[in-house]
Amino acid sequence: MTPLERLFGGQLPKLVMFDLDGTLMDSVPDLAAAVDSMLIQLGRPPAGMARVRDWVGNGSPTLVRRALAGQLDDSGVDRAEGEVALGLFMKAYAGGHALTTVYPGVAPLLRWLRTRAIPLAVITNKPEQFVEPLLREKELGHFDWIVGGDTLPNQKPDPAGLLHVLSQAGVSADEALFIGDSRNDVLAARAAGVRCVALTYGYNHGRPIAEEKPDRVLDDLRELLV
Ligand SMILES: O=C(O)COP(=O)(O)O
Ligand SMILES: [Mg+2]
Repeated sequence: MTPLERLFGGQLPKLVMFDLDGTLMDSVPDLAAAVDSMLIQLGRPPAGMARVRDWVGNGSPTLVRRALAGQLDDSGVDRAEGEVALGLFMKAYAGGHALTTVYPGVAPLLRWLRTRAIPLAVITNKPEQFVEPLLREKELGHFDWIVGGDTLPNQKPDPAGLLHVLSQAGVSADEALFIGDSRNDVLAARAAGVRCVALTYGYNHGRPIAEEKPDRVLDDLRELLV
């Protein structure tokens, strides 16, 4: 029996939902390039990858506001300035994703799940317009449902995206798995009543993901299979 089946009392889950940034793909190099392009256009110094890595996870509007603030707390940022900056960021990020890479372990797990006809979803705080093109470009294959950060009124840590996919799939919460890398993923899964597996390699505002107490912490998605 695989660790994945062990997590479900010997059964396979009936639905597996994935976070995107920091879970399926290391997207920080392109996100940081777009953030820095925005900052430079506004006459500010670039932030660099290490800082952007700690700011990812609450969607692009928040990422941009954090970059303007130069810190995680974006409460002091002017609303209008945030919107101008978001426009610059979105344009720069739409320019390409050549630096984004798929983590090892992702393709083998997806193949294994698809072989068993388990429905798959992506639930990300990334703007929806970027998600499908990115999944296609990185050859991650078909996902049955995609929810972006602006698809529904509320994004993670709100469980709305997970509950939406559960209802579309006709699957109950205890038959589904959510796989993510940040506190927002663990909170959303918990609020939806869904088991949560979290990856150590992703982005969690600079804190170890184990502190958020997901059901399992993994260094590589292949650990679900062996
Ligand atoms: O765009 C973000 O802030 C991160 O998105 P994620 O939900 O895929 O980690
Ligand atoms: Mg993430």
